[in-house]
Amino acid sequence: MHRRFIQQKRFQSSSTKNLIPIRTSLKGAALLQQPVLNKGSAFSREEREVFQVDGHIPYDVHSLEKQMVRAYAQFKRQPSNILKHAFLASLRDQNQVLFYALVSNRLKEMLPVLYTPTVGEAVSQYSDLFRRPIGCFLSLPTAHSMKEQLQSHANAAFRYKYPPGMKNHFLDQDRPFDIVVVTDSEGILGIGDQGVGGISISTSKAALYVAGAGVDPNRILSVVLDVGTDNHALFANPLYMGYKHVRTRGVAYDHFVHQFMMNIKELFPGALVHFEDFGLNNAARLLETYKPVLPCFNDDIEGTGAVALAATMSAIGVTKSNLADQRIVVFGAGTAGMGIANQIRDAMVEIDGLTLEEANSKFWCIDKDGLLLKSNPKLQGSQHDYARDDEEVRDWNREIQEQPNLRLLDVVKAVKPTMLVGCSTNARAFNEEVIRTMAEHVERPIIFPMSNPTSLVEVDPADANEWTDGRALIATGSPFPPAKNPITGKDYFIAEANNALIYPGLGLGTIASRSSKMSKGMILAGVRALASVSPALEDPDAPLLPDLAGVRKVSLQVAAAVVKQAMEEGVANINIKKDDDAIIEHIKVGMWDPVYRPLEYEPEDSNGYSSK
Ligand SMILES: NC(=O)c1ccc[n+]([C@@H]2O[C@H](COP(=O)([O-])OP(=O)(O)OC[C@H]3O[C@@H](n4cnc5c(N)ncnc54)[C@H](O)[C@@H]3O)[C@@H](O)[C@H]2O)c1
Ligand SMILES: O=C(O)C[C@H](O)C(=O)O
Ligand SMILES: [Mg+2]
Repeated sequence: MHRRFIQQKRFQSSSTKNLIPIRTSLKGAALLQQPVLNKGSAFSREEREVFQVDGHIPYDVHSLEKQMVRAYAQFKRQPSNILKHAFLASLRDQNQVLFYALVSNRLKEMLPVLYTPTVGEAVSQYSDLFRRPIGCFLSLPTAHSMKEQLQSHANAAFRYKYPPGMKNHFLDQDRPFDIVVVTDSEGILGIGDQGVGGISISTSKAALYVAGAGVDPNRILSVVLDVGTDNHALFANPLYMGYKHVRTRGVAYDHFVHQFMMNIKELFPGALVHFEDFGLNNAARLLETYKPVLPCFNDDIEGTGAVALAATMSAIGVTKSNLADQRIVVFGAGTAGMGIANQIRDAMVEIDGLTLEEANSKFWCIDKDGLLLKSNPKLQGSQHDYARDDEEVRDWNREIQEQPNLRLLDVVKAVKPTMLVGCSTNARAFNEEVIRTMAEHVERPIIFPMSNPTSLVEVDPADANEWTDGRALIATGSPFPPAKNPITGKDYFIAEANNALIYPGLGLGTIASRSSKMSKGMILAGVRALASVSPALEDPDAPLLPDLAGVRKVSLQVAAAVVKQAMEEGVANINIKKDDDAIIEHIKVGMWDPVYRPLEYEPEDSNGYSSK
């Protein structure tokens, strides 16, 4: 009765989309082994009979809620975070809906296990903990069949088959995947080259597209490009599962990446390529090369820049200043550091009307060899924009000039920054003297120690809070507990400025608009949307960003802003009204929710579940 009513509907709304039945010819054990369709104990009596599940599972029928209670209890029994992570990976392999329902319902607790910081351990211990491969492993020695390998993933991907005339998805296009998350594992978090284990950063980022933005998990492909590794510990491990060869560089590397990108363009036209944790020498270069060729995005450059800009906008709301008023020291002038500088610099131009040169002059960037100076022959890429005139530092005091390089403390003393950003992987580099010196000259120091995982943070927020008498406005890359304000005794909640707060929404907006690219304007629109929901807007003692646990709500706002901007720029490829409600409804209809949909038997289905 209910089903007939649904079948009669030709248009689905966001509230009815999950009632649309899925058709399949799989039965019995084969159905239970398909993680997308498997409901385990939640198969109804009727489904058990129709699909011959009776006999394969115990008698009692359990709801998704009850299944979550059991799965959560099992999760809690795992003795360490890395084993909890492994448990979640297995659950994802068995029952996709239950996995995402559990994670989405307890995002606050699950995120640090599924994602940063535990994902760092999962990556580095990949070969030891391996059970079953998830994702796509493209290895250099088998490059000759790369296209067939990708095609084989497309063939194996689950495709919903709906009753005739029904379609619930803006993503229901001809191409098999909407998002491809790819790493070459050279710069995983702050832990460097991790070889084939990098697949776990791709699968983890993919899981956050789902749990954090409702992207359909079956339309994301997670990839590792295994070109060898320079990590000696991996070579020494007899269980290492990747290509045991020194990391391939130069022309052969470029050729392999190019082959990959061209295959994606051909096989999955219009899909968004999300670059993750590429090494310093390749990240910006590849982004620049492929931006004009297909929709692509570098999470460490653009995602990190975006979340840091949103946190900065929130902070200057508290300090009642402008972006253009800031003096910003960036410590660690690599992929993320330069991404952040570029994003804030471009916003100074766009929002405050500064010239590019004026905006560049607001930054002092420090890398391994000290402050970046124009005379430094090793400057690369964006570093040139921010390198300071050697003249400038000649006036700095004698004590400074006696040292070969200008270090962080020297720069902080001379520049009196309003804002200090860490992307250096240099744990505890923001020491007491640095922080206290900074705090002498500015009422509300803005301090973003963004290195991950937790052990690499440039300063523990509790210390930064204490050394500034609770005046610091802090955001970190990994999750931290609240810090006590030493004066008022109140808890100060630390904003987690992890790109995970924004990349899911940016990606969702890009695919929901079927956009031909992810433009600067679309990213800035997403940043503004995120900044507009900052708790610090209402209360200056509140965190600078919304809690990462609320990312799904944030993603909808970010995605809506991205879609609107894409429509304004003429890069969107959808036919809806450019009004906020229509855009939100359009996105919601396409969002995947972790709920069991009714199943219908489809006898003539050729390969069990695919409509392709
Ligand atoms: N919060 C986030 O969302 C986020 C996003 C991306 C990266 N990160 C973190 O930022 C860190 C850097 O990542 P990346 O991708 O930019 O790496 P990267 O290798 O591209 O850049 C690191 C830079 O720091 C420099 N550096 C190393 N030691 C230094 C020292 N002692 N003093 C000054 N500079 C030093 C390196 O020379 C390099 O230029 C990592 O820990 C990563 O996890 C955080
Ligand atoms: O993965 C993260 O937690 C954020 C970021 O992409 C990083 O590389 O550190
Ligand atoms: Mg990263």
